[in-house]
Amino acid sequence: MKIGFIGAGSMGSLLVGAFVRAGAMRPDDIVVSSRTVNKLFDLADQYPGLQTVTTNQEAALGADYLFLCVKPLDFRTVLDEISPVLTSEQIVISITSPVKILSLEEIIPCKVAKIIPSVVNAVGSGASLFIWGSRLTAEDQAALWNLFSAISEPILISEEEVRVASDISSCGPAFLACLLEQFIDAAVISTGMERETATELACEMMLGTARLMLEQSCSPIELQAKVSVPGGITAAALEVLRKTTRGAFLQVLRTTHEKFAEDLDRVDYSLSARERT
Ligand SMILES: NC(=O)C1=CN([C@@H]2O[C@H](COP(=O)(O)OP(=O)(O)OC[C@H]3O[C@@H](n4cnc5c(N)ncnc54)[C@H](O)[C@@H]3O)[C@@H](O)[C@H]2O)C=CC1
Ligand SMILES: O=C(O)[C@@H]1CCC=N1
Repeated sequence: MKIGFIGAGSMGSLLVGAFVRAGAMRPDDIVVSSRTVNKLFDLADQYPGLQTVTTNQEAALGADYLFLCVKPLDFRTVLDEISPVLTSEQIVISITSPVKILSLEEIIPCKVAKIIPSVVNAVGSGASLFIWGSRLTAEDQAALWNLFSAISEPILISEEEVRVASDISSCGPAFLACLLEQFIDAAVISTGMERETATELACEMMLGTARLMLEQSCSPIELQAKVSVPGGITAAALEVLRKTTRGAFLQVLRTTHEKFAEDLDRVDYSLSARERT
């Protein structure tokens, strides 16, 4: 088994680490290339047996699975480099939303899957979003599903849903961390509580909130009702929170969707046949 990774940035390194720690991949099977060489050294140090290579072709050649963990506008360079060594039996996994499956299937002869991870997969948590390419067999799909089950909850989505699904699953940790940062800052500034204590309380609270919602099928509305004693403190504070945050996530999603539309155009252009000749 050979598993290639191209791009050892945040997500490439995170996926390697998560799969190895979960026992889903053996370092001896992994070959990584990346433009940033320091990150390759880090991976080689952390996972003895893992092979680092200096060209993307070496990572791609003969790989059973090949993970493309570069940014959308770097795809063209990478695909141009690796196309000559790719074959129809290989499975290429793209982890980025604006590169369409169809574009990849037009450019490379491989089987293709788009699988969008999340930083929280680093601790074996969160979802991974699956979009199947047309060439994958049922066995290929089962193997990929099984692989990602070791580090996440795989969820099948349509390509049309990829933006909003990634907004929640992949951007969401940053959005919630931003809100938590404000919550913690407020506690520290207004009461003098130790930041470390406030942070620990906030993390335990967030973990418990998610577990309660998942394990007891508790909706966000039900959860708010559970905590809000009629006429009590939470109900009064929730009024303030609702007023001050009303429409915030509509604006957040408008921003991600507008940026995504621009990215799609730029990526389509960079990958188009006219551009490639
Ligand atoms: N950061 C996140 O939470 C998530 C990121 N993604 C997607 O993952 C992709 C990578 O994101 P990050 O890892 O955060 O970015 P990053 O900037 O940390 O990593 C990208 C890596 O690609 C390497 N690279 C660039 N051009 C290359 C080339 N021609 N050949 C070989 N290596 C090359 C860079 O050296 C860098 O190490 C993006 O497309 C992003 O949309 C998907 C889900 C979540
Ligand atoms: O910020 C980004 O573009 C990527 C996509 C999903 C999470 N991070």
